[in-house]
Amino acid sequence: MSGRPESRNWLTRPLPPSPALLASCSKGQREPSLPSSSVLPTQVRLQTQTTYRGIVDCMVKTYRHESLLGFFKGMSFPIASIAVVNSVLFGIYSNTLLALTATSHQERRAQPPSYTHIFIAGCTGGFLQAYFLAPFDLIKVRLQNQTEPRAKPGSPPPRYRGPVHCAASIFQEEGPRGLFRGAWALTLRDTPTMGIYFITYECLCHQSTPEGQNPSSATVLVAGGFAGITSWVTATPLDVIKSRMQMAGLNQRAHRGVLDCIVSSARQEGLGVFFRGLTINSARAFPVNAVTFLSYEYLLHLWQ
Ligand SMILES: C[N+](C)(C)CCCC[C@H](N)C(=O)O
Repeated sequence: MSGRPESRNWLTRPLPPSPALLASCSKGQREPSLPSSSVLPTQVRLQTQTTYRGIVDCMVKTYRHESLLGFFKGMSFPIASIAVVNSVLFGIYSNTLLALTATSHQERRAQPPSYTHIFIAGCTGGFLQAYFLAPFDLIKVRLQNQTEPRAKPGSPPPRYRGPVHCAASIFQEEGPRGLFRGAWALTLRDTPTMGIYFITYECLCHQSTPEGQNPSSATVLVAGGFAGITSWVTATPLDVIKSRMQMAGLNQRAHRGVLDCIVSSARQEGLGVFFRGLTINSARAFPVNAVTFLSYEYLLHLWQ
């Protein structure tokens, strides 16, 4: 065989034992200061690692150590997954609302659904989409927590070489259930906050649109932006917990469950830990969700 061991396909090559897995086996031992989600690497690192003093410090260190590329780590996967996850979310939300109110999207302007129905439909969407989102989100969090600079000659390669390698490694080391690590925390995060998301959107649209008319594009953009901010503000505490649980088993001690993670994080780092990444989450939420709702309304309009 001409192939050296290093050149064997990474899918078939046995992975070296992970120091993280070994660490997670030694119960009760806390990793010294390790690097706990949204799409941005800065936010994930602030939530899971204790080495940064704040957003600016995290950004400066990321830039120094990893150059501009550090800011785009783990981004290709969430971008590819946004279409899938949003179609599931908005599809379930619309259909649940249809089942609850028996009015189509167009009739809804004349006969607006009650806020209870909107909340239930949003929670249903949040609950079900969480299972589609879980593996994508896990891979994003793991990739964004890698702080190694891009391959330099002589330096050890990063643990995960990309999203597919990351998925395969998790599957190999932690089994198929490993891909759903943190899914319960994700469901807890998204079920009520997706209800809040849709209620904020519908409420703001309703208030700034004359009776029976469709909201203008500007209204949709602003209402969507604020819906994003409100839901992220309420989701951030559980977002921190979710990210920490997703990192557990890799380089942090394994938590016994969501409650254990909440209690130990608060004990070790104080209550402020639940608001890590709040500013960056909210700043990102406005444009992202303004565009999301504008696309949703535009597509509904186009197809009806
Ligand atoms: C419910 N929660 C706050 C988690 C998300 C709400 C907005 C979801 C949107 N795709 C985004 O990424 O901003």
